[in-house]
Amino acid sequence: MSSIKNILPVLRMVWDAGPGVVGVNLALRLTAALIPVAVLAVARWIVDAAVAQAGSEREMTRQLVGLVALEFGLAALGGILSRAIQYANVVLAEKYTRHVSLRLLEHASQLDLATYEDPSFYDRLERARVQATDRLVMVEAIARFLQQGITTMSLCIGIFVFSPWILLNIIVCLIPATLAEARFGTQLYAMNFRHTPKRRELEYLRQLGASKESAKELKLFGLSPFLMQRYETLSGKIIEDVLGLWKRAFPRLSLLAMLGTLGYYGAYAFVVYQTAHGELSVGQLTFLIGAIAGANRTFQDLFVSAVGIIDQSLYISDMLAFFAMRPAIRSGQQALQVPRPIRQGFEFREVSFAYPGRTVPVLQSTSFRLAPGERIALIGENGQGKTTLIKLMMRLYDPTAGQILLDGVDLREYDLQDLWSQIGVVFQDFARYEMTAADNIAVGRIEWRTDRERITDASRKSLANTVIDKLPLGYEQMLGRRFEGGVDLSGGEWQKIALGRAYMRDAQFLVLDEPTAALDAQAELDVFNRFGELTSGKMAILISHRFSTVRMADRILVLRDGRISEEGSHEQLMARGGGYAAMYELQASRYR
Ligand SMILES: Nc1ncnc2c1ncn2[C@@H]1O[C@H](COP(=O)(O)OP(=O)(O)OP(=O)(O)O)[C@@H](O)[C@H]1O
Repeated sequence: MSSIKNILPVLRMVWDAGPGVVGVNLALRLTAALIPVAVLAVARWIVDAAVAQAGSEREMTRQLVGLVALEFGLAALGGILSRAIQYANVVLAEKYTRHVSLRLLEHASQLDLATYEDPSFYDRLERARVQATDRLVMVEAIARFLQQGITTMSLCIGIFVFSPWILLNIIVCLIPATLAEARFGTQLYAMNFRHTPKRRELEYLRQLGASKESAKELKLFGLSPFLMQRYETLSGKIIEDVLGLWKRAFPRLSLLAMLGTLGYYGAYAFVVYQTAHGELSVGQLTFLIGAIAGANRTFQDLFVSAVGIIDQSLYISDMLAFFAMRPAIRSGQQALQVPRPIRQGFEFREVSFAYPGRTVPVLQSTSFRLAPGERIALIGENGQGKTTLIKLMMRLYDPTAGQILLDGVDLREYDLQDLWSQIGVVFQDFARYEMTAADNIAVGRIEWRTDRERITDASRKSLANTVIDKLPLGYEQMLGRRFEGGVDLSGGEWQKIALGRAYMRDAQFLVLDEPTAALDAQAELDVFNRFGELTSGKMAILISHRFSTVRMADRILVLRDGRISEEGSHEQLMARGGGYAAMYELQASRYR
């Protein structure tokens, strides 16, 4: 029941999604709620009037004709109202889905990168996403509850006027079934909650089994049967759980539902008995039978809706929990703007870092400086922490110990958005946007999306123009295979496009993580011949395993066991004859 408190924030969200349509929906439902009792009341008058006239040879009185017409009018209005409610629901569902999805996207974008690496985050996100796309189940349940509540109330008043005992009898017989339904709803929720990781894995297997990225390997390695078997086992467990729960609950729920029906027929027999003894008119009998049947049904519906609301509010708690998540990495109260130009550059002061949930540090008391205009190459074996180091410089993570300074001020003091706006980056695992070629470059500085001159300029600098000029639709060509008319590119071609984004950014600090790994030898040379000019006056860090690339840097840092083990220009490091020289020799010897 404690989850009931979730209803208010959700109603707030629904209201924000479309106040107008919510108002219309409510007005329609309130009117529709009173139709059943009105229909029964008119039916009672009709029957009594018809019975009074029965046997006489007279024409139907005008009053009777009027009553029948009124009944017809009410029934017709009921039909129109229920259609209108459906229509209002569709509009509200669309608006609500859009509103929540946009909030979801906005909120997800503000969360820490570390959050994305936590599997429980994905479980929560998955549940929140289901809420966003489940289209208003909860809100519909509340609206229905209100409508049913008013209908039930009006019918109950009708019954109460004739006999409070009949009403009591119906209510008492329905309570056990209701409580049992509520308990069942909670058990169902708990089970679905437990299933989220499994369902996420099923979704992953479904995608893996039928995606462009994995199709080649699946065919060649003959992996489909393996994936299918895994899917079958996993979903088998879910089916088993679901069936087990239903099987256990079925006898209890059916028995208690029968008790409810018994209450209804007890009341039914009582009014028939009273009419037979002349204590009720035929019209009153008609009204009461209709009202008892109606109240019995709406009572049950009412409780089902109430259980639905409680049930949904449990699910909603996941969405609210997602929205309540706050990023740890954010701008301070009086955040500073990054100096333009940066005068002293970056300084790592005894920086240590371990990923959240890991005990082994990736960096340990690392110190170095990067001066304005300087280009540093970062090298080291796989997993030594090169990418981690640049993620710290971009404040995608904060150090576990030590400080990173920019112009002598801790990075945490700067406004995050402003800091990021000054960094141009090509990640090792850069994104391939299934959008046009122009947009793929423009994402580097999306505010300049319509500035074709800047886009072409950035693609010239990164050699992306050599790719784009060959595309049938040039800059307007849709890239990737997901959408109609899309053209896929080779790994190196995508890399040139990603490099274009970094130049589009026009930032003070450039970070290139394996920027030429997929480029052919000529393209790599061309890119780096330009790199010198394009980064002049800017700070740049580049990570590479290719020594041909690394040599171009002003200074080279060798990362080893979480520390900078060597530092200097190519010539200095070669002369030292340490680890760098050994690695260089190893690579060079393969070409001789
Ligand atoms: N998000 C993460 N969560 C936990 N551990 C991580 C994460 N990213 C990287 N690591 C670990 O941190 C270490 C350093 O990773 P990093 O990617 O910085 O290495 P790298 O030097 O860039 O390697 P490579 O040359 O293979 O790109 C590795 O042991 C890796 O397993």
